[in-house]
Amino acid sequence: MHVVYGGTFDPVHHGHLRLALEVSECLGNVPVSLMPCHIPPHRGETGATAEQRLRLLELAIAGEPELRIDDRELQRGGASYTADTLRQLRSELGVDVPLTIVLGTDAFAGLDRWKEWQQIPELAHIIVVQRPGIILNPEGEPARLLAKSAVDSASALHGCAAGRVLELNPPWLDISATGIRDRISLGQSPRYLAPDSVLAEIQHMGLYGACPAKNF
Ligand SMILES: Nc1ncnc2c1ncn2[C@@H]1O[C@H](COP(=O)(O)OP(=O)(O)OP(=O)(O)O)[C@@H](O)[C@H]1O
Ligand SMILES: O=C(O)c1ccc[n+]([C@@H]2O[C@H](COP(=O)([O-])O)[C@@H](O)[C@H]2O)c1
Repeated sequence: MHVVYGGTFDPVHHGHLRLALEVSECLGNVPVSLMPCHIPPHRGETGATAEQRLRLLELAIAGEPELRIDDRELQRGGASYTADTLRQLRSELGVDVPLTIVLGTDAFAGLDRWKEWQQIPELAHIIVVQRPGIILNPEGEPARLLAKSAVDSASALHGCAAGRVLELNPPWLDISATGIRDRISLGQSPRYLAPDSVLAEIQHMGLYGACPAKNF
């Protein structure tokens, strides 16, 4: 089983890290690769550069054996379209290895606006993590995909290479990268929302308006 969890990670926080561990455990302690995007489609400019976001991810996962980083979208450059990434991964893994992407319901709800979105379930399984307050439009394409492809156990994802959708409902930590960036720019403390190593590096690099001379 190969699992990738894509995101902008601007910056990575405890919500992302906790979810990555929950997914790993639920699939039988398989490695989960956090995959930062280069230019995120469908959103404005990032607060930190791709290299800075990658550095923060490296610090965040240090010492955690099941968490990895896949920097292929940064290497590829340009806008990071998931269908392109999955085609590349599929050609490396071969047709038989189960491949799974992880999305929050907020991201899944907009799946039908993604480039070549219909190819995504042909290339991979999808784990959809329920985000409180986000309800899928029952008439929309993502809800239809869920109705058609839903499975109710992680073991079903091990049984074939792609095409199944598993909804998970682990505790959702109410943390967002936007909230962290906003706090920092307002001079408020972001402590306990992301690992100390990540916050120290944000401060060191003066990201999001942080003052390198003043401790969070
Ligand atoms: N608190 C959280 N817990 C679990 N997953 C999350 C959390 N926040 C975001 N995610 C999921 O992580 C993936 C990447 O999210 P992203 O990097 O955009 O983080 P974010 O905190 O939502 O950022 P922003 O506030 O900048 O939109 C998405 O699939 C998103 O649903
Ligand atoms: O392929 C697309 O068209 C596409 C559109 C929007 C988002 N994505 C991917 O979805 C993941 C989460 O994106 P975001 O903006 O919530 O951080 C990230 O890996 C993006 O590259 C992909």
